[in-house]
Amino acid sequence: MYQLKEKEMIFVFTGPDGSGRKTVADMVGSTLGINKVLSYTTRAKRPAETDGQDYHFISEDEFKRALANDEFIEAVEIDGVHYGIKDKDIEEMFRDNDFIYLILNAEGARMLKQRYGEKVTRLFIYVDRDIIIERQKELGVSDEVLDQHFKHYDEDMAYMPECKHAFENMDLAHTVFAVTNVLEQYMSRDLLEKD
Ligand SMILES: Nc1nc2c(ncn2[C@@H]2O[C@H](COP(=O)(O)OP(=O)(O)O)[C@@H](O)[C@H]2O)c(=O)[nH]1
Ligand SMILES: Nc1ncnc2c1ncn2[C@@H]1O[C@H](COP(=O)(O)OP(=O)(O)O)[C@@H](O)[C@H]1O
Repeated sequence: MYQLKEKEMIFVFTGPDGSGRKTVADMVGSTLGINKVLSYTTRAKRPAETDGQDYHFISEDEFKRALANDEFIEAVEIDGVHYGIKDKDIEEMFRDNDFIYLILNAEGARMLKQRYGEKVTRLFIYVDRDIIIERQKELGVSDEVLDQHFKHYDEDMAYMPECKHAFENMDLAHTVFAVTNVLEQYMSRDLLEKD
C-alpha cells in the first residue's frame, strides 16, 4: 500500500448515485488543479463515456487477474459489476500533486478511510430522491439506469453522518463554490505550513 507523505491528502466524494458527485468533483478538481484517480470497472461503457476519462473499462478476466495480483487498494462488487482503485494509480497521481480526489460509494469511502485515516476527508454530496428523478428524466436516462440509482439511495444516505462535510447539491454553481472553499482551506493549511 502506498504510504502518504506528510502533506498529502485524499478527498473522497460520496453520496447517492445521480446526486451530482462526478459533476461537482470534476468541476472542483479542475478549478483547484487536483488530479482524479480513475476506477477500473467491468461495467459496459455507456455511449457518453470515454475509456480513460470516466473509467478504465476492463474485462472480468482482467479484473480477476488484477485482484489476484493484489493490485487494488479497494475493490467492490455492486449489482454484479466490479469496481476498484489501483494502488499504483494513487502513487502516480501523487507524483505531481499533494492532493487527489476519488468518487466512491459508501463501502469504498469507508475502506479508504480505514486505510488512510486522517489523510482522507469525505465529502458527501446529496439531493432529494425526487430531484434526482426529475434531473435524470430530463436527461432521458433509461428506466434501467434510474432503477439502478435508487436501489441504494437509502443505504447511501445513511452514510452521511460519517462524512466530515455534507453538501445539498441544489444549485450547481453554489455547490461547487461551497466545496471549493472547503477544499481550499485544507490546501492552504498545507501552504501555510510550507512558509
Ligand atoms: N467502492 C468503489 N465504488 C466505486 C468505484 N468506482 C465507482 N464507484 C461507485 O459505484 C457506483 C456505481 O457507479 P457507476 O456504474 O458509474 O454508476 P452511475 O452512478 O450510474 O454512473 C457509484 O456509487 C460510484 O461512485 C470504485 O472504484 N470503488
Ligand atoms: N446542481 C445540479 N443541478 C442540475 N443538474 C445537476 C446538478 N448537479 C449535477 N447535475 C446533473 O445530474 C446528472 C448526474 O450527475 P452525476 O455527476 O453524474 O452524478 P453522480 O456522479 O452522483 O452519479 C448529470 O447529468 C449532471 O449534469
